[in-house]
Amino acid sequence: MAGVLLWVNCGLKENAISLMGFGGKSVRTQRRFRHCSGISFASFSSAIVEPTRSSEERVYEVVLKQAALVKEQRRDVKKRGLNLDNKPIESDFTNEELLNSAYDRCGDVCAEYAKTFYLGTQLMTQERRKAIWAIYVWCRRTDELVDGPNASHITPKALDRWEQRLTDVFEGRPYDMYDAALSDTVTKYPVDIQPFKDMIEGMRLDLRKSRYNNFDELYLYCYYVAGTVGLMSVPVMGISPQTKASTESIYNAALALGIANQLTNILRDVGEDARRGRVYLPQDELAKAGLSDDDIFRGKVTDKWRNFMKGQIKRARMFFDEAEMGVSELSSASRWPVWASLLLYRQILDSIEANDYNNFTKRAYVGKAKKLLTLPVAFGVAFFGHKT
Ligand SMILES: CC(C)=CCC/C(C)=C/CC/C(C)=C/CC/C(C)=C/[C@@H]1[C@@H](COP(=O)(O)OP(=O)(O)O)[C@]1(C)CC/C=C(\C)CC/C=C(\C)CCC=C(C)C
Ligand SMILES: [Mn+2]
Repeated sequence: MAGVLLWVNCGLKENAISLMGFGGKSVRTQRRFRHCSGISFASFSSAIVEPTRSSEERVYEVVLKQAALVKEQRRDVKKRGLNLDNKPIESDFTNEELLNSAYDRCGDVCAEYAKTFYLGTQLMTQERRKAIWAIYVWCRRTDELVDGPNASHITPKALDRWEQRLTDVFEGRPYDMYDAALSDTVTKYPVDIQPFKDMIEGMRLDLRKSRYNNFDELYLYCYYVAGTVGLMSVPVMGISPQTKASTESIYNAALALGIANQLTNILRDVGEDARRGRVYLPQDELAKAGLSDDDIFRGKVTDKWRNFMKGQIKRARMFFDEAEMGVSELSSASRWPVWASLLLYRQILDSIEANDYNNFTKRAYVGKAKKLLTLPVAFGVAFFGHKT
């Protein structure tokens, strides 16, 4: 299976340009930015002092754009009287059988790589489930480019070609079966290309950067590689018709879940990443705690390290809390897998604590029994609104 995933068509045009989508316009939003240290000011000339937007503000612009797209589609659905759960919008793809087997193959990959998640998707409507699988496979393949066994051969040019291929997929020109499933998905649901492009940008960042000066830089990285997954998933998972929450706040929760997951991933993998010469933890916060890269390479659990880790875990939990508020606003059938993934990932933080913060040589994980127990708990929260 991995062999299939790792196949990347590198024979494409090489002129793809990375467009970040963060325009120069300054957008005023109602939102307070709680996780970063605040707005800094950069001086472009001695006469003009302009505010520099934080990563959180820049990412929020993408959130607003995605929310606007889904709102547009909901209005459209109302006008045309379509019910996405029962009758998906017809796509141009004609060969139904081929398409079904493309989706089945995406399901196989999902089942192989993420068993619990695959199980969680079983409660979703068939249409939504297939679409989530297609998105999952694209994300997994993208991640494999920089994280898989062939990662050392991946160059920025290869990522440019992957991005060109993405554009082709969105324009209805798939290269293989997995692409065909995604191509179909993006015609049926209001999924925008921007988060996909941004995930590729995250992979570019991973190729050229191995240190993060502060949380603002780390936040942007987390958005690229994981917050984007939240933004891609919401249009497919659907928003509850009964919701009173704003579309923006739901997208914001989805973004928060991606960020929380990635921060947790980083905290779990400190030792493993250090052995690859990577330190994702914010350098300024390390210094403030009296720590440096050398302490991480040495891998000794000290009180300084424990205190530092407590702060990092606290922040990751804040993002999980922010995400929780949005999950109940999703369409009912999508809530279970999202609750399951949230509760499972959050327990990794508990496990780091249980390991006495030794994330240098001990891998924090959620055991089978706890995993199994989490599924009915997630079910309870999803359908009865409380942890059973
Ligand atoms: C229901 C559900 C969880 C849907 C998401 C399905 C989906 C499309 C997942 C793609 C995940 C993926 C392969 C991302 C590529 C980049 C990556 C690997 C990110 C890391 C994931 C963890 O994977 P793993 O532990 O295997 O990491 P390693 O490669 O081993 O290092 C991430 C940490 C990111 C995962 C991010 C999410 C699953 C985002 C979840 C957010 C939502 C589903 C939105 C929910 C909506 C609301 C309103 C809260
Ligand atoms: Mn990875």
